[in-house]
Amino acid sequence: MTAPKRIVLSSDHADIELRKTIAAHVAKLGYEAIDIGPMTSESTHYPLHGQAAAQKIADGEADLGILICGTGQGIMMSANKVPGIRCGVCCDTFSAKMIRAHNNAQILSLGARVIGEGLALEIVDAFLGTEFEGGRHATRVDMIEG
Ligand SMILES: O=C(CO)[C@H](O)[C@H](O)[C@H](O)COP(=O)(O)O
Repeated sequence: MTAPKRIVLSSDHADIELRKTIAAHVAKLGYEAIDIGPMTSESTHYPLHGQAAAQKIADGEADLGILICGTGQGIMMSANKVPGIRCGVCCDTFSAKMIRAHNNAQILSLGARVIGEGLALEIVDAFLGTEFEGGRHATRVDMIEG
């Protein structure tokens, strides 16, 4: 399997600058960053952005995604409403590796009001640098969808 190349990014108003920093970071790593905004910090509604990004993956327009809201939680819940999407909030690099290796999550969600930029970038690297292990984990991931 070739490595995923297209990363869709979105957020709410909690921290669009962190999203732009991560978009530039993944582009530097050789991924295609698909930043679907929002482009201003005006107050908005995280479900709109979580679901829009998740839909890009469901539609085959992106391979992986990175979402940001204040805690990472609301936008994660919204993304997970899109059938077939698995999104997890991570505040540490171990979890970021595991949601790829064991859960085959397509989307990483970050809490901009919980972690700083340095840790956020390390978590992104851990997520993007890990492949799904398959095997017994594939059986369990299939059971999520029912
Ligand atoms: O964390 C969030 C949802 O889980 C959002 O990003 C918001 O930060 C949170 O809901 C607070 O909203 P506010 O309008 O910025 O006060």
